[in-house]
Amino acid sequence: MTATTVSFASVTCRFGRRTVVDEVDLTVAAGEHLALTGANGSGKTTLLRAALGLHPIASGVVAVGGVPADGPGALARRRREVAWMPQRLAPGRFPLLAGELLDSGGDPVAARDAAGRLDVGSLRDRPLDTLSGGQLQRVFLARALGAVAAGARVLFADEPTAALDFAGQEQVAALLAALPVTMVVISHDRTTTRACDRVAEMAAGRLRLV
Ligand SMILES: Nc1ncnc2c1ncn2[C@@H]1O[C@H](COP(=O)(O)OP(=O)(O)OP(=O)(O)O)[C@@H](O)[C@H]1O
Repeated sequence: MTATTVSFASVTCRFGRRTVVDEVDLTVAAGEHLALTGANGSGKTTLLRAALGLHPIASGVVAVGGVPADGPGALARRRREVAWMPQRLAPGRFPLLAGELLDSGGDPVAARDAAGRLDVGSLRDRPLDTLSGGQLQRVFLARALGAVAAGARVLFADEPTAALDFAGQEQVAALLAALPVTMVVISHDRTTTRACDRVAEMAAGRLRLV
């Protein structure tokens, strides 16, 4: 597995007529770990969701390895190439068991192994909506690690430590820091941001490097 670049060129996203991501330009080098910080509601999640085809891009382009995702086949490839650790369950989602989610992420054996290391291996038969916030984050992370084991060269993680206890924050920050992928991690947690190579901050849809 070799890491790859991710570039955002003049990316703008809207909810209705409201612009929530405003002409964002950003290049993340191959293997770089970038922390994305900024106020609540400043557009961080929308930016990453747009890169995965989960939110429409009004204008601009996101390229992975120099390749834009312009069509359904390219988007499917993008989702194999970029592991995604969301912040929470999508509302109204079909009620999955933790084990079903783990098995859906790429390499199920690696995901199960990661779930064991993250202390959620015994929760496979539990519906996801019965897990605590921290248990759910650990399951999402284990699934993302399964995707990395299956060949994803990029990881986007949305506040991966927000619901974790202190020991969990350190464990997950160390685990993320050791991953040989290109990473964008949305985080307000200093243990996680300090372990990154670079920090970028969003404010009202705009991005600046800090
Ligand atoms: N489904 C939605 N419908 C309408 N507006 C939305 C929706 N989801 C998000 N927004 C709005 O879009 C803007 C950007 O939200 P986004 O979730 O990208 O911010 P964020 O920086 O990730 O915030 P946080 O740090 O609180 O997670 C916010 O003003 C938010 O209220």
